[in-house]
Amino acid sequence: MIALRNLRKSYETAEGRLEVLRGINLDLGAGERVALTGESGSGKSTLLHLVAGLDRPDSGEIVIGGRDISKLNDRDRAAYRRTEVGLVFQQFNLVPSLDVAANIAFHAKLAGRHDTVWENELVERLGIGKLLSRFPEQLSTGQQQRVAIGRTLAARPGLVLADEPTGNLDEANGDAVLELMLSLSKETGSTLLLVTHSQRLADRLDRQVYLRSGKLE
Ligand SMILES: Nc1ncnc2c1ncn2[C@@H]1O[C@H](COP(=O)(O)OP(=O)(O)OP(=O)(O)O)[C@@H](O)[C@H]1O
Repeated sequence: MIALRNLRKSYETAEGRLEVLRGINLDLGAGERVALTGESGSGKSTLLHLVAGLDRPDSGEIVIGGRDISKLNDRDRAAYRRTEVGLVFQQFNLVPSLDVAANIAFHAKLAGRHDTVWENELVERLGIGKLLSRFPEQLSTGQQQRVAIGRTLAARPGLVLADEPTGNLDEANGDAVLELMLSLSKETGSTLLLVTHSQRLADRLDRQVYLRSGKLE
């Protein structure tokens, strides 16, 4: 379903050209859940941003659903981001002016998949039913994380990209939230690529890949 082929990405920095990704190859089957690990600064977020269509590679292919999304024009890339991919990043990017209920429905509406039954179930399973009329600034970090996960899964994206989704939580809460995310994404059949520093969390997924010196091991 997803094929990354010889992806390369470098940045211009004050010290010169920094080659972060030096030929990434990866296949993800539909519904597969893969952990992406690697040292700090190894390029995990860079790779996720490319697959999310937030940035373009220098070269290589990102084939998703039969098309290379790195070659799409701006309009088609926006449509890809709106309808096919869901992001759960450390900065939760909840919409500050919308309450929790509206945040949960936001991407699902954009994707044309607003489904109140599914949204209600997510809310219940994530334990955020009492928070629906609160605004993001009135929530704890863990609560915001749950809302962010709910908002992403509400849209039933084919692909979920998660960057340290439980990085701001203590171990017990992080485990609980991750567990929920895994079972909910399984129910939606979403393919999952999850960046984590935690070997313990990585062990819970179907497969692990390790990013070192710009390549996957
Ligand atoms: N926009 C940018 N311009 C220049 N250098 C960048 C840019 N974004 C990232 N980098 C550099 O690219 C390298 C990879 O960064 P990236 O954030 O992808 O790593 P990471 O593996 O996600 O790190 P962490 O685990 O610490 O979040 C780092 O050396 C970083 O400083």
